[in-house]
Amino acid sequence: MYTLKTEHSFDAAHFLYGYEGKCSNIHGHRWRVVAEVSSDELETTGQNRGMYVDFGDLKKDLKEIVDYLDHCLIIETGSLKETTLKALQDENFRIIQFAFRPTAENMAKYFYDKMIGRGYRVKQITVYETPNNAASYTQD
Ligand SMILES: Nc1nc2c(c(=O)[nH]1)N=C([C@H](O)[C@H](O)COP(=O)(O)OP(=O)(O)OP(=O)(O)O)CN2
Ligand SMILES: [Zn+2]
Repeated sequence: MYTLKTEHSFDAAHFLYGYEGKCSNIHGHRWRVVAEVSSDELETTGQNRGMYVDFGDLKKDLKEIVDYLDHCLIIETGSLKETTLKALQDENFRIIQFAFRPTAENMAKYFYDKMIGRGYRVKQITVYETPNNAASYTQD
């Protein structure tokens, strides 16, 4: 089994709705997303001979997915009053709503699904919220 690893980071704010503690406040992270994709086989001909996928293509795909969330406020749907949400949107703040609580765990699953959607055999996605704290999503 061959495993390729690449990573990309983005800056975004979030808060944990219903959390008792400092993380219920809006705060920012430089989120670091590490993607690992794997294959039993390598290309046997052409430009990609000896590769599963060109690192350039892998990096580009992850970057596109990650950049969508750069410099936005990530919220869980229903976690802000309608009037608050509208006021923020009226100010043209970029707000991305998810049906899930934006924890590192759920964000790892989000990126996993996005990379699967691009045709990768994804081994693991790890999302670092801080340099010390990360969550990974792997499918058995
Ligand atoms: N299992 C999880 N626990 C927590 C999550 C999470 O996503 N999964 N998230 C948070 C908060 O978002 C918070 O930003 C992280 O809190 P904390 O680790 O306390 O952050 P620090 O800034 O103190 O980071 P250090 O690198 O540890 O100094 C809370 N829990
Ligand atoms: Zn946080």
